[in-house]
Amino acid sequence: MMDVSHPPVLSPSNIGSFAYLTVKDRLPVILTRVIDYLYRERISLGLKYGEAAQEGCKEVVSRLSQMKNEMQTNKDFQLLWSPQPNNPYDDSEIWNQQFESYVSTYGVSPKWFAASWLYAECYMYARIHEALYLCDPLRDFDPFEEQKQKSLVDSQIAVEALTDKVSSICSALSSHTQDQLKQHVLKFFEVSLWGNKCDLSISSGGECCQAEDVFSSLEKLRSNIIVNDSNMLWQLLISLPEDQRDIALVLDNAGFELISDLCLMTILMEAGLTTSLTLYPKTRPWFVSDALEKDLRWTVDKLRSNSGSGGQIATKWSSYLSDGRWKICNSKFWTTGYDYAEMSKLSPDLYSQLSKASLIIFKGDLNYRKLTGDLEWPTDTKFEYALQDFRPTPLLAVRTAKGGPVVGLLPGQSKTISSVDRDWNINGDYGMIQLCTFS
Ligand SMILES: O=P(O)(O)OC[C@H]1O[C@](O)(CO)[C@@H](O)[C@@H]1O
Ligand SMILES: [Mn+2]
Repeated sequence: MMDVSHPPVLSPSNIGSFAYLTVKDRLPVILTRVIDYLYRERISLGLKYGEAAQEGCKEVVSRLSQMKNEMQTNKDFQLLWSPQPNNPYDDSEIWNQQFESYVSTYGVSPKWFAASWLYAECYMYARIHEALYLCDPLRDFDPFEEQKQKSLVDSQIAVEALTDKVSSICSALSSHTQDQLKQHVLKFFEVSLWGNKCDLSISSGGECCQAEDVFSSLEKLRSNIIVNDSNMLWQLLISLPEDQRDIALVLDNAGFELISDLCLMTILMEAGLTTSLTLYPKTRPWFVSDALEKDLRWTVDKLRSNSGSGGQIATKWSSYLSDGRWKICNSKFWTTGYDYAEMSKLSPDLYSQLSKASLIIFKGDLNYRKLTGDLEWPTDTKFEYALQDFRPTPLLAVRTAKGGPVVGLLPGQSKTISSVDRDWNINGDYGMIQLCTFS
């Protein structure tokens, strides 16, 4: 274990902090939306999943209302129902173990406003899933699916602009100089970065889409990239040996962000900078907009049915998936309440699988929180230091800052940014393309 002294963890016990406001205001709104949605749709869900689902909706509503009350009155967390025999991604044991270890460390049960922010927020999604899972006909129901699908449909113009661009770059690849290729690739990393600006949990499940062509704003947005390791990233990509160009992509949100990620990966594949890709989605409905395997497959199919560049590119994605150059790998570790410094202990198989990649790309704010332990690091802490015991292989974080820690800034940089924008670390307007090679 590295010798790392730890700052405190971000916590909702800190009244007025973003963590506090999330648990006090944002999470109850997300829960209320799920409750209202299930109650409103109970008849149509009954028609779709059978009569028992209609009654089931009422049970789920009652469980979720109970949880909302527990949250708002700062009650103890509960153990999760365990084991869940038909759930291949049953992680209730890990959740209950985290509960027990909290009790043995602090001598009391975790509570909504006393546990860490990361633990509390992740726990809410585990409980939403459990509430559905306990109702047989609704066990695989995703209450956020409609929103995720709508956010993609509403982003159609931006998606078309993106796929047109990918298609024109790919068809001219052989005529590009290395410098031109570099410019294209790095721009697509930026598109994937800004694709993360919008997620459905920051808007408490309200509407969120990418309405405009993001490509035309890249230049203007570049000064908002507060850590930009793009040049180092390019050096790393071009120096990979030909038989070791395997990328692991830890996905974040469905919708425009997912399309931007897959477009980036398409350029890397077509340019030969990547030869194989493993995609890691979530295994339960998560932080409203996070992509599950079925969202990923739906996205590919949906785009494939488009005429024009979108259809062509999604057809490429299907063939990558069917010939095995792209793999989808599910792991239950992503939806536990643990940060990534715990991965080698709690999920050694996942850790060793990730360690074999040439580069792991972590998308989004929550992944960044889990990479850095969600601790109150001073902003000029070295990224490698904040990763603590998580050192699998070179890794890249691509995230807009939406409340989690920010590390790797220059001394004084955060002060300068704050003087321009007080909310810079929560509003998603500032981004990071941050590499750690552990060298
Ligand atoms: O989809 P992302 O980028 O991981 O963001 C998830 C959101 O949830 C949070 O982690 C907490 O609500 C925010 O920090 C962030 O806005
Ligand atoms: Mn997300």
